[in-house]
Amino acid sequence: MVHCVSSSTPFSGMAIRIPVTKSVNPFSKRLGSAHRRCFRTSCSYSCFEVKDVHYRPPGTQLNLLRGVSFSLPEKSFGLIFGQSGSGKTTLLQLLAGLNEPTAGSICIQRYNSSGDPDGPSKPLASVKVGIVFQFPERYFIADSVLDEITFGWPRQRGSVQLNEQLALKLERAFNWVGLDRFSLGKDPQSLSGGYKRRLALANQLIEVPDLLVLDEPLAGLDWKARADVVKLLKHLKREVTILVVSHDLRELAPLVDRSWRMEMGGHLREESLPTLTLL
Ligand SMILES: Nc1ncnc2c1ncn2[C@@H]1O[C@H](COP(=O)(O)OP(=O)(O)OP(=O)(O)O)[C@@H](O)[C@H]1O
Repeated sequence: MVHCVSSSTPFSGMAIRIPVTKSVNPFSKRLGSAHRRCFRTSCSYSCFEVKDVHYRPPGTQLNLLRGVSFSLPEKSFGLIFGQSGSGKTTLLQLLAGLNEPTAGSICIQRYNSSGDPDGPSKPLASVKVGIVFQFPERYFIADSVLDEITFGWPRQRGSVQLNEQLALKLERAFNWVGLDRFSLGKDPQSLSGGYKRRLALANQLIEVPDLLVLDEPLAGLDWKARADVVKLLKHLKREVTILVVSHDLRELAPLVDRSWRMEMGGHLREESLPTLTLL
């Protein structure tokens, strides 16, 4: 197994002081915060848009996704739910660029203050999508939080300016996920379940994604860690657009701006969360 080497990291031993910022979301819950802000102040905004996406794995005749279309305004929280095997993870993999749609498009569209498209849409670049899979802590490979987060960063000494930029990105990501008070030398496996998830999220936030995709972010956590992650996601949606696939509708419901049901056979339709007592 490849192991992350810490001693050559230009950030080893670096003390990072991270200010904690707090803000309150004053608006109603149906639309994303950026969308709501724009509604009040008449500014332009971006929308992540999936149009008529189909997917058939190479070498098969199986259509796993059929005409999936939906949109999510920036800094909103979208939730996809539905039966096991309906195609939710398959869709997330397409959004993250791990597979190519057989047909259809995945793009970002900018809208002007009147709500009209502001120029042509742009394809969503996979490098601008952060994805956290189920049980991300199973894939931790380093002995320290710093090594885990800087795995894959340039090993050679870069310019002071580049190192400062990377340190600032690290600082911002740790601030966002509330890891700012943790020692960077701590073993990731010694963190609590909720903080392991925070670390996995921080990894995807170093470069701020246009879209952050999370597959079952609460799976396998105890009640306290689940509450911890929900609180974190509530904070994070002020910073990034988040799309979640989950069966944990009750806990995530307060965060949700838009929701869709994936039906067996890969059809997606917009639907409010079902009656929570039945979940
Ligand atoms: N490469 C593939 N070739 C053939 N079938 C596949 C392939 N990938 C996934 N499938 C099938 O596609 C269906 C959808 O799988 P997917 O994992 O997307 O469902 P899901 O809704 O995420 O389920 P769960 O909630 O259990 O995670 C499943 O029946 C799965 O077996």
